[in-house]
Amino acid sequence: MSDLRIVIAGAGGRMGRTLIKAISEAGGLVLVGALEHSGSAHLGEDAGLMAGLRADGVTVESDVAPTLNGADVVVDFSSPGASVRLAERLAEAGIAHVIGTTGFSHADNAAIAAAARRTPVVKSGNMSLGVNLLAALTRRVAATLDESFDIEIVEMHHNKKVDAPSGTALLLGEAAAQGRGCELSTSSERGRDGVTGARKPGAIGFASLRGGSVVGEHMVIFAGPSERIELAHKAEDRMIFARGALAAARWAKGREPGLYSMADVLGLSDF
Ligand SMILES: NC(=O)C1=CN([C@@H]2O[C@H](COP(=O)(O)OP(=O)(O)OC[C@H]3O[C@@H](n4cnc5c(N)ncnc54)[C@H](OP(=O)(O)O)[C@@H]3O)[C@@H](O)[C@H]2O)C=CC1
Ligand SMILES: O=C(O)C1=N[C@H](C(=O)O)C[C@H](O)C1
Repeated sequence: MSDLRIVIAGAGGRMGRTLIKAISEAGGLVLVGALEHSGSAHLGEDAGLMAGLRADGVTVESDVAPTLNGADVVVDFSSPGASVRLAERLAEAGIAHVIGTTGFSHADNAAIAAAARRTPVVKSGNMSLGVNLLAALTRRVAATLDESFDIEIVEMHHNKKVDAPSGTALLLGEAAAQGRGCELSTSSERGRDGVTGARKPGAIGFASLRGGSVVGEHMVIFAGPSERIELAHKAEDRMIFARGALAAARWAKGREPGLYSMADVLGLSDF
């Protein structure tokens, strides 16, 4: 069988470089393109050298059309605007899209869902096995407990992260809301400050910490009368996200158009 031909979008970033390394370590995958924005300092660099490996002959480009030529899947950890534009291009070209980018607006999510009617898209705020298992557990615990247990989601990330709450925190919030049978959009409580009044019964709260080089830590707290359950995940290396994204790329090739999640890829949808 021929190798899966992968383009990385956001190639010069923390995740882009980790993905280039992960592809070089995996079997059956080949890097055929590396995309960055037109002002990037990485343009013209060899992607392998940029990732701290040997030269691989793939040059970092900003021109999307020629880079997509012959690609099977684009694995995209860039920025919300870039991912939405790329989703539209990939829908036209019928190329599968794996989206790890976070920080999307409602309008961005709608545009990606529209693109997914024409090509397979796997989108997740967290590509790791551990976090997706945590989401499945969160849904089950939330379905078991009643509103006397307050749900709070706490996350911590490195000091370069630009969006909050993290995509993972929102994914966990959606899982909690599904389990409880409510809508996250009307239940979430974010950014408490000042005299906020007592906690609203049934709210799902979010708190974001930023500092140092923390890769990503998430905790879902179910705080009840006189007892508390805490479910947590700590990412120690970005390689867990990269390996998950590459598993999604293998899974996506040849699928029917649709918007898929990592739960679909990992077979956790009915967990
Ligand atoms: N789903 C998951 O499992 C994970 C998701 N993420 C998410 O992935 C995204 C990237 O994270 P990270 O790698 O840490 O961030 P970085 O800022 O290190 O990387 C993003 C890269 O994308 C580049 N970029 C910006 N605009 C474009 C564009 N138009 N075309 C191509 N490239 C572009 C940036 O360039 P420049 O720096 O010059 O702006 C940068 O090189 C974030 O949204 C993050 O939250 C991260 C880890 C795991
Ligand atoms: O920006 C990051 O670094 C990460 N972003 C994702 C998120 O927003 O949840 C996933 C991971 O936690 C790292």
